[in-house]
Amino acid sequence: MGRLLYELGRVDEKTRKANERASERIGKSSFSWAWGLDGTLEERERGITMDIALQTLETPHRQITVLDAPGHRDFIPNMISGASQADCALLVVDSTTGEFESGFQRGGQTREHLLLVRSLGVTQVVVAVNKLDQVEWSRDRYEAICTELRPFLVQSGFVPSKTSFVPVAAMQGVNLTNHSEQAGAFLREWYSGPTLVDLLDKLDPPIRDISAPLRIPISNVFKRQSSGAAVSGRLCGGVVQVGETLRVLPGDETAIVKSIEINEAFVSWAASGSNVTLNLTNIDPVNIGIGSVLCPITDLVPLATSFTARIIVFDIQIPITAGASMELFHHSRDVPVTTAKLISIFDRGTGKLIKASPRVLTKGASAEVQITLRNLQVSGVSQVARGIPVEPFSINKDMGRILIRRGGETIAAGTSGPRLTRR
Ligand SMILES: Nc1nc2c(ncn2[C@@H]2O[C@H](COP(=O)(O)OP(=O)(O)OP(=O)(O)O)[C@@H](O)[C@H]2O)c(=O)[nH]1
Repeated sequence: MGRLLYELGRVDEKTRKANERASERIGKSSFSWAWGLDGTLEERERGITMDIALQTLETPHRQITVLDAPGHRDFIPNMISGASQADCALLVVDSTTGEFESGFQRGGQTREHLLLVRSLGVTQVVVAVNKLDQVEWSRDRYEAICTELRPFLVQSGFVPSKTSFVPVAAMQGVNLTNHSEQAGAFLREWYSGPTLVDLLDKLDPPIRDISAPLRIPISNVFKRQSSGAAVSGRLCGGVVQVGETLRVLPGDETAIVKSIEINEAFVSWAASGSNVTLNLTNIDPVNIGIGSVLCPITDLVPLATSFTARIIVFDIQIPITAGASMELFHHSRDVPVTTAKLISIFDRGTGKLIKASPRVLTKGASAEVQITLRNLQVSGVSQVARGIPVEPFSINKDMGRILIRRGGETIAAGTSGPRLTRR
């Protein structure tokens, strides 16, 4: 991503040189491009992305917001927070011998990331097969990787016409923006297809529902020097305007939108799909949390402590049982839950009931379940779970997608059903 931003003129020469020198000083020169996005000291020292880095870039016909997500399994919750704001995925796979294989084996991150983005509503994916310089620009290796990935993409729910592949060597900038670089001579011997930017430029623009009620799930909260708070997130539905009063849910607070920023520029309004930073007044930042949702005071998002959901069970070894404890991920929020009731198993294709009240759910099952928030134990005292802002999928797709994890592994994904209840 760092090299691509540079090729597109989004990183200036001075910053590039500074990153090159500073990364060399701590013996991490191979990560100097990544420093364009990995800004924290810990990310730079460890050479990995930990949090979402937001950048923008322009191709001839598209304005793209890039949410650079961590690839390491320890930071999957941050990856989920980023992926839940995404319309399209750019999957970068390492073509080096052994590296592609370890990402693609059972439990590997290539598999998990593809399943997660698809479950969160992403339908288009560009696969960049990277580091071809490390495999002697081998066409056979490139094609073998594409051949392995294609059936998995289909299995994960991606349609072949919305999936594309491109060979690259990102460090040298080969096949990112043009065909003319010297280092790309070996690739040009067998490849004359589109560059990465050509493919990004052809992504279908998403359809935005600006007539839907405003919902802004918050992915970050900052305290400002001046009064009030700043929050960032992506609008999933509706329009927000400067001066508007918004409700913060869960909670009883309201806030006034003092200003709106998109890509560091102030605007007077923003519509569904935009990533915004809102400066809010009339509110104490302690009353806003990551995962809170902003909505109009006249059209509140419902809060639920229990709801039905339709889920697909991933490739798990230990079945899901009624009453089992797990973690629910919804936008940037994760909460402890139980699968309080296993209602039914049904056929994904036809929707026909296969089994009512099953005892367990095993890999590949499509099921309807009742999910209930667990009460938390804080210093030995049980705290009753507050409802979370979740909407039936049939009403707002972006507000109705959930992921379920257990022991650091994503075990199911799904959509919330029409029955929401609150204690
Ligand atoms: N030889 C070679 N090395 C590359 C290429 N692209 C990236 N690398 C190296 O691969 C390593 C990882 O690069 P990153 O950009 O940090 O990879 P990432 O996928 O963003 O990793 P996370 O931050 O953990 O998500 C760095 O040492 C890069 O220099 C390439 O085309 N060729």
